[in-house]
Amino acid sequence: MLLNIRDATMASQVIQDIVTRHGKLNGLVNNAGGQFMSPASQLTSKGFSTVVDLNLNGTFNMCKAAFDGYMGEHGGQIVTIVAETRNGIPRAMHTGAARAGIINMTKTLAIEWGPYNGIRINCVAPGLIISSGMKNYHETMVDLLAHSHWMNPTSRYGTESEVSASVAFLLSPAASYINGVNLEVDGGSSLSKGNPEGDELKYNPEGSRHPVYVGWPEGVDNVHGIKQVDAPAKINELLEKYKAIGRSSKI
Ligand SMILES: CCC/C=C/C(=O)SCCNC(=O)CCNC(=O)[C@H](O)C(C)(C)COP(=O)([O-])OP(=O)([O-])OC[C@H]1O[C@@H](n2cnc3c(N)ncnc32)[C@H](O)[C@@H]1OP(=O)([O-])[O-]
Ligand SMILES: NC(=O)C1=CN([C@@H]2O[C@H](COP(=O)(O)OP(=O)(O)OC[C@H]3O[C@@H](n4cnc5c(N)ncnc54)[C@H](OP(=O)(O)O)[C@@H]3O)[C@@H](O)[C@H]2O)C=CC1
Repeated sequence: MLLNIRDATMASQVIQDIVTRHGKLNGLVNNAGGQFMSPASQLTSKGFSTVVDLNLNGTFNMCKAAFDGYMGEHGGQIVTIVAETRNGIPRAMHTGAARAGIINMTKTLAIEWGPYNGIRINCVAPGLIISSGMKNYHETMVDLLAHSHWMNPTSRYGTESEVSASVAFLLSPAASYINGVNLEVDGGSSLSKGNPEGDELKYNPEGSRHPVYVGWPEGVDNVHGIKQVDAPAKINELLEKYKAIGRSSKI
């Protein structure tokens, strides 16, 4: 099915098609989104609107279509992928504003839609993730990302599996009393301040000590099941490095 989430009519049509084909719609994951990088001083009104339209309006279109097409009557779970925005997003103010809008929209919808047969709606906010998204970046940006990956309290980036696992949890009955939250999946980067120095306060350029999870959907018995990601080679090299931590971890 072809879907442009910016188009409300198309969003409704896709939801209707799913309900017709499967007879139900248990969950909705709003993962589509993105932006281009630009300092705010160089951002045009059209560029700002484009990114807000994709992320904020697009997410609204999908939530509303799911509500009207099935969940308003039958309930269901919604999870939206946003981005870690705690301290703004320099060079991506448009997406930061849109994602913050989604987080607040989610809180309101949790209150308004909770009573409708048990709708739950939450957000997952990834920090920097080794993902297919990184192939959208310019080579110089990829180089920078590959060199600075340790500047995080866990001294590494996250994986698609680690984000997916959070989404699966929020969709599941195990999260049945969690409604309207924004779950940050960022290794603690949103809490950190610059590049801290000194005992107990230093990032670790030599490498992470946090075993990585890249097993989805194979699960815990095969935590290194995913061979590589649809991302530039330098980014996949990081993934290999992270897998080795798990194998050699002294912790
Ligand atoms: C950041 C936190 C970490 C997050 C990581 C990830 O998300 S990883 C995932 C990463 N994955 C993704 O991000 C994937 C999703 N991204 C996308 O689909 C697209 O990049 C888009 C939605 C941002 C724009 O798509 P579109 O086809 O709708 O737009 P269009 O091409 O027709 O342009 C419309 C207007 O936008 C402006 N403008 C556009 N580009 C630039 C620029 N480089 N420079 C400056 N301005 C730019 C310009 O004003 C243009 O109008 P003009 O001047 O041409 O008349
Ligand atoms: N990777 C990271 O570090 C981070 C990612 N995120 C967010 O996570 C989500 C997944 O990103 P990621 O996998 O990394 O990157 P990708 O660029 O690989 O994924 C973005 C997806 O959005 C889809 N999409 C874009 N515009 C539309 C549209 N108008 N209608 C329908 N689908 C659309 C794309 O579809 P198509 O391929 O067909 O164009 C693509 O599948 C995004 O919302 C991203 O912003 C947030 C924080 C960090």
